[in-house]
Amino acid sequence: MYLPTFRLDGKTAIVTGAGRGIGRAIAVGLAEAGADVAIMSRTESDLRETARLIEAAGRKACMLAMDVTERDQVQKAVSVVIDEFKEINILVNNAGMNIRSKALEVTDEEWQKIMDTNLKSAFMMSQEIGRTMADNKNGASILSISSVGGHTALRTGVVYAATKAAMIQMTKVLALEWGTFGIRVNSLGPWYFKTPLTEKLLSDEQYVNDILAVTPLNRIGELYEIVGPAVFLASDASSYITGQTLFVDGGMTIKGF
Ligand SMILES: NC(=O)C1=CN([C@@H]2O[C@H](COP(=O)(O)OP(=O)(O)OC[C@H]3O[C@@H](n4cnc5c(N)ncnc54)[C@H](O)[C@@H]3O)[C@@H](O)[C@H]2O)C=CC1
Ligand SMILES: C[C@H](O)[C@@H]1OC(=O)[C@H](O)[C@@H]1O
Repeated sequence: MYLPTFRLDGKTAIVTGAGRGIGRAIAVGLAEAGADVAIMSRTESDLRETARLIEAAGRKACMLAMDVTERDQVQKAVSVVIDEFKEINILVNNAGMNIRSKALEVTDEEWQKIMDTNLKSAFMMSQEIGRTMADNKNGASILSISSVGGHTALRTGVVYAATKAAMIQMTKVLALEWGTFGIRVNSLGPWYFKTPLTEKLLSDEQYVNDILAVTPLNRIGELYEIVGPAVFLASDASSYITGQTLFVDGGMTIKGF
């Protein structure tokens, strides 16, 4: 048989920022592929809806309202998930935010908040869960949600771009270090998808026209279109892929003239 499995039956996953947007879509998609899913975000009411969708897919949900920028909360949350699920096979570092200031106007507080939310949280989650994955040697997969903004210059903020570029490089170094434990580390680099993070921008017709002008597929992505690549990189269908960033971008990063 040549076709590897895209299924996640018997697997367990953690998704950060799963209260809405891309995180919710990926969390539910992992459940539809067979995984039990622990979901972390700040807003309990958002998490309850994601948990409902996971359970509607026939899988277990473990909800953790917390702040992924705080090490003690990350450690506590990971311990709760391991008590509940016994082991963790998949980690999706999705939580992120942006403050779209011009470089000359960025404040120290803005710098720290974006760095902590987008980059530090992903590293802390990877450290705390990587420890258990290394012990279990269970063919684990870590997936970070970067951005095309980590690869090509966007007008949406230098600090955000720096965090996403750092995520791409962190993916490579963790893949190098943790391959010996059988842990695969990859990232996804989305272009625009309509979520609460981008809703306001995508309601501006001129802005959308500017996006389409650099997007060969000439449309904004639909949330289900990020789920397939996420399940692929989480599953054994990508068992010989590590250290890579897969841009889910309608062709934006290859746009030339
Ligand atoms: N929507 C888009 O077009 C794109 C999004 N991305 C990335 O995808 C990821 C998800 O983005 P969206 O779903 O659009 O964002 P969103 O703003 O709709 O959702 C972000 C989620 O992260 C959670 N979160 C934020 N800070 C947190 C913290 N300190 N602790 C716990 N949870 C926290 C929020 O509560 C929310 O549930 C982000 O990393 C973003 O940078 C990348 C490229 C494009
Ligand atoms: C594509 C980017 O990751 C996305 O675009 C935005 O405006 C958001 O703030 C992100 O930077």
